[in-house]
Amino acid sequence: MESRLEQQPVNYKISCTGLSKSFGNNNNKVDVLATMDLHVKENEFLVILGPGQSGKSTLFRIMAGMETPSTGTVTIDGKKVTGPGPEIGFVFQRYTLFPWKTVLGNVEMGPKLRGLAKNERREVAQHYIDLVGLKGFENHYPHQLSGGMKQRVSIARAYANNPKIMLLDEPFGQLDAQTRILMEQETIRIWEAEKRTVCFVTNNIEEAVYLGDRIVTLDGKLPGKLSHVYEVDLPRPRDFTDLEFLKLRQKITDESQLVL
Ligand SMILES: Nc1ncnc2c1ncn2[C@@H]1O[C@H](COP(=O)(O)OP(=O)(O)OP(=O)(O)O)[C@@H](O)[C@H]1O
Repeated sequence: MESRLEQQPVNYKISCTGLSKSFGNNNNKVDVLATMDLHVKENEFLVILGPGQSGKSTLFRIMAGMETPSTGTVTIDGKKVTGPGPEIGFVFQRYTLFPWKTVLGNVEMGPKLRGLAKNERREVAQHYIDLVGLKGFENHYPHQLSGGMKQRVSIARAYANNPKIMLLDEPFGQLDAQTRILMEQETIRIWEAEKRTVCFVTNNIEEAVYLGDRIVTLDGKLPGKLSHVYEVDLPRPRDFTDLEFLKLRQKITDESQLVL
């Protein structure tokens, strides 16, 4: 049987090479991603910043093997991605919890599907429930939780599958400003406790500067084209009012003015 992952030279955790995506046919073709090269290092926190409709989610779906690129390839650990797999944990903007399952039931779903024994999967689920700060809420149902708490469950659920890579697609877009800041702080705390390669999509410049080791911006005018790359050399925890933080935020704002 053909392997879902084909061996490629190993350099980066994730490598997107010559990636492009168009939908539709010749009469009605929509170019969503222009030819793109993007490489992500192991344990890096990469932020992809771009306006609505710039192809961010499409890029993520291709990285996760949920969508086939029109041209180019994605490799993980040097192996070509040809379909979805356990290497990747996904957290979406919309809450995707099972409403009929408790917090514990949602988080232990992945380990259960992987065939872990009951006591083992309980242990794994409890570890991540504790990590995201939901100790005591194990038996609550999604409708009993706030938006921020639901996204914590989504993050715990993704981590419980032990993926090497976490893709977070505007996970805090639906939260109020204060909860969002709290969740950004939590995201960094969790990432520092359990290092993973993280790719995080947002349209919020402040959020990008707070979170990223590196920020790549997508051009809003040309479909899905990488515009700028910023190495964020600010110590953590970052301070939204720090002068260097504000300078970088302004620089990205200025350079994105034409495209955001
Ligand atoms: N399956 C599809 N068929 C046709 N067009 C699609 C499909 N998926 C996405 N698109 C189009 O691709 C473009 C980019 O969508 P995408 O969701 O990737 O952008 P985005 O940057 O994540 O947007 P947002 O921030 O608004 O979620 C949109 O114009 C969208 O309509």
